Amino acid sequence: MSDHEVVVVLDFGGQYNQLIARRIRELNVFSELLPYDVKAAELRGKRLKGIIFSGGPKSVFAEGAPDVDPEIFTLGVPILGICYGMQLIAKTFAAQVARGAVREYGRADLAVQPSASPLFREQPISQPVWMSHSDVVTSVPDDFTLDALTASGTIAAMSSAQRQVYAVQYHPEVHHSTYGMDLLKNFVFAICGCQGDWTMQNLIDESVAALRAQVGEKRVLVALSGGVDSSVAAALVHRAIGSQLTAVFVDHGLLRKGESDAVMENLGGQLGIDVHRVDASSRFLGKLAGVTEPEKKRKIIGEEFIRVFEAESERLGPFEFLVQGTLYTDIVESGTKTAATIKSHHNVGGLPEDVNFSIIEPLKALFKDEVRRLGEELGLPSELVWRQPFPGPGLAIRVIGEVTEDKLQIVRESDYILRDEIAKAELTREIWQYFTVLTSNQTVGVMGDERTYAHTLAIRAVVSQEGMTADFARVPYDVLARISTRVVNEVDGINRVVYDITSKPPATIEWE
Ligand SMILES: Nc1ncnc2c1ncn2[C@@H]1O[C@H](COP(=O)(O)OP(=O)(O)OP(=O)(O)O)[C@@H](O)[C@H]1O
Ligand SMILES: O=c1[nH]c(=O)c2[nH+]cn([C@@H]3O[C@H](COP(=O)(O)O)[C@@H](O)[C@H]3O)c2[nH]1
Ligand SMILES: NC(=O)CC[C@H](N)C(=O)O
Ligand SMILES: [Mg+2]
Repeated sequence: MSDHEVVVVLDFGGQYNQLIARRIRELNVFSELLPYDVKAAELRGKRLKGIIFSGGPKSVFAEGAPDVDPEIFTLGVPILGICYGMQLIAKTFAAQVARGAVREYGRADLAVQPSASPLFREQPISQPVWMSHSDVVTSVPDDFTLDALTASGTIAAMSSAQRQVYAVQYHPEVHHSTYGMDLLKNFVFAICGCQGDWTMQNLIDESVAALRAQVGEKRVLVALSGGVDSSVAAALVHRAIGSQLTAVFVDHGLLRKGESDAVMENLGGQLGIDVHRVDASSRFLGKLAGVTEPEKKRKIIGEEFIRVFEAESERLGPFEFLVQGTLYTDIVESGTKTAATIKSHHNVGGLPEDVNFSIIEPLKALFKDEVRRLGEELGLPSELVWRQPFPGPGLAIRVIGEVTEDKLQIVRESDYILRDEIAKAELTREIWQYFTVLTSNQTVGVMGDERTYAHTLAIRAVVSQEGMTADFARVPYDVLARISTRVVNEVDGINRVVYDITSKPPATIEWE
C-alpha cells in the first residue's frame, strides 16, 4: 500500500474513527487507522501526506489520557484534530481545556469566522454540525487563530497555518455535519496537497495479491451466511485462490422464514462456489436454553459457530484458514484497546479464546456501503449486494431474554409479514434494515370481546449509510397500519404492536 499517498488517522478510541479513514478513501486517497501511540519513525516510510487525530472517550486531563509521540509534530505534514484530537492539540500548545458547563450532543449551529483557514473554503458561514463532547477548549493557543464558534459560544475550530495544525471540535466525518465532507476535501487536497491516486480496483488487486501470498497452496474455509459481507469476502478470496476455497453455511435455527432453502438455491450459483449446509439448530438452541443476558447469548453463539466450523474442517478439510466477512463496525462495537464495548458481535467479541484456524478478514477495515461498492466491482448480482443486513446471531437477539422455539416462531412469522408489506410498498431500497422484535413484555388487550394478556411486538426500521449511526425510518402510517393488523390477526400470541422511534445513538439498531 505504501506506493499510494496516505493520510493516516490516529485512533483515540472514538466510535467514528474508521469512518474518518473511510471518508478519505471516498476522496480516492488511501487512508488507514493506526494506534494513537504509533511512533513517528514508523510513519516516515510511507508516502505520508497528512495526519488526523480522531475523537475518543477520555478527557485530555484525565490520568493516563492517550497522547501522541511528540515527534509526530515534526514530520512536516499537516495535522487535523477532531474532537478529542482538537482538545489534545489545545493541550499540546498550552491552551485551556475544561469540562464544559453545557455539553453538546447532536446538532449544533456553526458560525465560521471571516478569517477562517482554507479548511472552510467555499463553505457557508453558518452550517449545521454534529457534536458529541463534554470537554471544551476554552482558549485558543498562542499563534493559532479562531476559525469557528457554535451558537453556545464554544470554540469549534482553530488553526495555525505556520505550524500546519488544524482542529475542529465537531465531527466532519458523520453525514449529519452537512459540509463535513467539504472540510475533509479541503484538508486532503488544498492543505495536504494530495492528488487522489487510490480506487476500489486497487483494493481488489492488492487484496488478491496479499491473499495469495498468505494462503499459498493451503485450503481455506469461508463462513458464508448468504449476507452481503460474507458473499463479497468469499468472492474476493475465490478470485485469489479459486478451488482451494470451500464454503460452509450454518443453519442455526435462528434464520428467517424460508431463508435456509433460499440461500442454498441461489448462493452457490451466484458465487460459483460449492456451498455446504450444516443443520446445527439443535446444538445452538440447546446451548441457548435458559440464557437471558444479551452478551451471554452472543458469546454462546460466537463459540458455537466456531465449533461447527471445526467439525466441518474434520469432515471436509483440513482447513488451515477461516474466512469471515467481518466489517469494521463489528470490530469497533465489540470493543478495542481504546473503544468501549457496545455489544460483542458474534464473529469478533463472541469468538472463543481457542480457535483452531488462522482467521482471514479481508473486509475488516471497511464499512457496509464500501463493501457493497466492492461487491458491485466484483460483479456480484445486485439483489445480493443490496440485501438488507441480517446479524449472525439471527433471531436470537430479536427475542428479548430467553430464546424458545415458540418465541422464535412469533418473530419469524411477524418478520415475514413485515418484509412482505415493505416489499409491496416498494420501500426495500429506501429502508436500510427492518425487522420485528419480540419484547417479551405482556400487556392487556381485548380481542373478540375477550380479555387477552399477550406479547408486545416491536417493529424496528432504520435508515443508515453504514450502520454506525441510524435514524428510524419514516414508514408511512398506512403501511404501519397494514403490518400491525396483519401481525395481530395472523400471528398467535401478539395483541399489541409498537414502532421504535429511536435513532442510533442513543439506541442501537438491534435491541440486544
Ligand atoms: N449462518 C451463518 N453461516 C456461516 N457463517 C455465518 C453465518 N452467519 C454469519 N456468519 C459469518 O459471520 C460473519 C458476520 O456476519 P454478518 O451478518 O455481519 O455478515 P453477513 O451475514 O456476511 O452480511 P450481512 O451483514 O449482510 O448479513 C459473516 O460474514 C460470516 O462470515
Ligand atoms: O453479524 C453480526 N453479528 C452480530 O453479533 C451483530 N450484532 C449486530 N449486528 C448488525 O450490525 C449492525 C449494527 O447493529 P447495532 O446497531 O445493533 O449494533 C446491524 O446491521 C445489526 O443487524 C450484527 N451482525
Ligand atoms: N467525541 C470526543 O472525541 C469526545 C472527547 C472528550 N471525551 C469529550 O467528551 O469532550
Ligand atoms: Mg448476516
